Amino acid sequence: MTMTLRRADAITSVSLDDHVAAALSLVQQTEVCSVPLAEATGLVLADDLTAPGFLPAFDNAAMDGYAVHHADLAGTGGVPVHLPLADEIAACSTLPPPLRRGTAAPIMTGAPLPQGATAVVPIEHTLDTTAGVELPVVVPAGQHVRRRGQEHLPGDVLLGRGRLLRPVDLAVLAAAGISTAPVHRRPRVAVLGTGTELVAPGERRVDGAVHDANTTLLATLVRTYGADVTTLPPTADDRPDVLRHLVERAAATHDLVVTAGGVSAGTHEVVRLALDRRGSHFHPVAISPGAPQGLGTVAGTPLLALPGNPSAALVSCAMFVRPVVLALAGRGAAESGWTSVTLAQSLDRRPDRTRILPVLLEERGGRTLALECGSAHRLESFAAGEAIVRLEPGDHPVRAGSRVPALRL
Ligand SMILES: Nc1nc2c(c(=O)[nH]1)N[C@H]1C(S)=C(S)[C@@H](COP(=O)(O)OP(=O)(O)OC[C@H]3O[C@@H](n4cnc5c(N)ncnc54)[C@H](O)[C@@H]3O)O[C@H]1N2
Ligand code: MOO
Repeated sequence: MTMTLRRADAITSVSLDDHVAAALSLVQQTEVCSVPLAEATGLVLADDLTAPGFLPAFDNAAMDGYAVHHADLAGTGGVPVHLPLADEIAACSTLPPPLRRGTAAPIMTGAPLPQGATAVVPIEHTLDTTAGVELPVVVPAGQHVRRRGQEHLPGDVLLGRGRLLRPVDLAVLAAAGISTAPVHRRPRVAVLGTGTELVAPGERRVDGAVHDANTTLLATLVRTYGADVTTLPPTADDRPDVLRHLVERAAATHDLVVTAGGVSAGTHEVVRLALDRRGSHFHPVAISPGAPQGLGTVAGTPLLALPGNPSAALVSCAMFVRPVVLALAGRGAAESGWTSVTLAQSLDRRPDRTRILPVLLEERGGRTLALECGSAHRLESFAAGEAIVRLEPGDHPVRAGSRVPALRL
């Protein structure tokens, strides 16, 4: 008996989450290196960093004014006190002489508090007199004094391993006297478009040709994930040999190679022809848009082969390239960037695949509402929106008011 099988029946698609897991299984975090603070924003700390000393390193004035012993101002029956002046203390790198009881030392913000002083009186609460300075009657001990070690003590953990370094974190390290940070090296990603029809933006387009949107799209998007990106010139559809050579060369010097186009079911699928069953495999993933995908390694370097339709390339980049780049950089799953939003309208699902849709976000009544903003097969819909939402496979629409995962683009 002869059995006919429609080709589509022979190809089982992989779930979105399984494809992400397979991609992540190829990843090893980049090695640890020490970088100057100025270059560490957006990198992940590879070790706990502890304070080498006290901060502040010495007691100092929190206000411009007068350093006093608080007890010298008390017990005058409500009459303001007049004290003679001691030498002025400015912020400098030497310690001032001790304060003699019964005197007030003019002091500047940040200057070391002289030994024997217990408080600082702000200048605007004082009056100059011929004999010195008139001071208020009651000043609590410790007023406007920043105590040694009140921010941190030697050995305190300043920042924990795994932290994504932000400018404020780097300032914390600088304030503690630390000049470099041990981080996972910024991942290096090579991006390569494909298609004989492609011409560069700015170049004259002849009939049948298409301006290359994916190289710009993928390079700029992947940079926002914190990677250094190299773009390679698009490869023609009839040159799998050239593509293989380019990908192998890129794999030797990058942590990830991303291609776009040439993965579906035609006869000129250059990426597929060059790489299928040479460390990579190609299959549909249960996602729309972005179903045709390839995945594997080239000389040990992970490769993600995305579909060529620009909206499918965009969705694939957000769903697959992004987690891989974050994992390479040592960033934990907790920082996935996905949040939950409320649907402002009912949205149809697909029974067999996850739908990814561009949406507008609107803050209303303490909730973030998601509003559909056009077809997911048009790049411009994503430009009109601010985020994508993920609708799991199902037979019935997801109702208005339901919460769904969203990722800002
Ligand atoms: N028989 C089937 N055909 C197709 C299937 C399928 O399952 N069976 N899947 C469709 C889906 S879904 C997509 S997405 C595309 C993906 O195809 P490829 O990855 O092979 O991409 P290409 O054929 O190279 O290009 C598709 C489309 O995108 C344009 N393109 C490609 N690169 C760029 C670029 N850099 N800038 C702008 N536009 C680009 C290209 O000109 C084509 O129009 O396959 C479907 N077909
Ligand atoms: O992935 Mo493709 O769904 O046609 O754009």
